[in-house]
Amino acid sequence: MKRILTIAGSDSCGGAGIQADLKTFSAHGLFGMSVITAVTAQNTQGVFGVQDISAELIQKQIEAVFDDIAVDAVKIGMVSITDTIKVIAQTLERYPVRNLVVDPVMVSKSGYHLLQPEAKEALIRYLLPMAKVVTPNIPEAEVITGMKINDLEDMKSAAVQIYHMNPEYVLVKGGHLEGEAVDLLYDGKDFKYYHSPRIHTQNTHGTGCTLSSAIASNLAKNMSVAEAIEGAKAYITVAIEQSFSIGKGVGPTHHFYELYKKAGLI
Ligand SMILES: Nc1ncnc2c1ncn2[C@@H]1O[C@H](COP(=O)(O)OP(=O)(O)O)[C@@H](O)[C@H]1O
Ligand SMILES: Cc1ncc(COP(=O)(O)OP(=O)(O)O)c(N)n1
Repeated sequence: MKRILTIAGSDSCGGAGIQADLKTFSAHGLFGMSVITAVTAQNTQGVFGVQDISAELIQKQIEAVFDDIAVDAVKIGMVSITDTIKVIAQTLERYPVRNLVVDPVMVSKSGYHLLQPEAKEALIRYLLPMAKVVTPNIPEAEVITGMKINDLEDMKSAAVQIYHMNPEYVLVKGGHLEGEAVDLLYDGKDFKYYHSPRIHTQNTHGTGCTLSSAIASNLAKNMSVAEAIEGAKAYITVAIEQSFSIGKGVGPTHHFYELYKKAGLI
């Protein structure tokens, strides 16, 4: 069985972060592992507190996994502060990571800063050059590039700028624009578009975490980057279509819908 690691923050309500990542890995038939960078107190209405894990313990978690287990892909999510970013980069450098997806998580949909603004430079300097695929949403691409993004042409310019920060591929996600949900992939030469109809629901908590984990899952299965994103886009579209309300705010996507349906459970 393929093994996949998420390095990310914990979301107590289970819709985003480590919890969404592990559900996505399971739904793809992979063995999921986790290195926790921060613990958030979070629900469908907001984020109410964050405790960062020490750099020493993050390093030990990464070493514990890699010293024992062959890892087929890694996804990095919430990294919170500069020390966390540095220790992840320094520690991963000692291990061969073939398939690294970096989701540059910055601000939650509820407006909480999951990346301290002063840590942006470290994320750009240390993590982007290690990434096979980096997956900014529109607000993240705006912060990384310093430009305003209003349409697909702006997404293209942002993708080119981010590509020059040295990841292998850039996927700018279009979930925050209006109309069709269009994501744009750039490999330094060509642009490729991934379209889906916009689903009208408020339950989109954890969509970015889920998409990046699905991409990493497909890379672990030896798919090409273009195929991995195509599969992940199909996965997130069904997961959003089948999303549901569990609290008073923004509910989670549904990770096991296809599996439950096949098993006749729903
Ligand atoms: N309402 C929606 N309908 C269909 N797809 C969506 C919708 N919102 C987001 N997506 C898709 O979900 C994925 C995550 O995108 P996005 O919401 O932009 O990221 P994030 O969760 O990081 O803000 C992308 O593939 C995007 O196109
Ligand atoms: C612990 C944790 N990590 C990441 C996020 C952000 O997840 P995302 O998929 O971008 O979803 P929203 O916060 O935008 O709903 C998070 N909330 N918590």
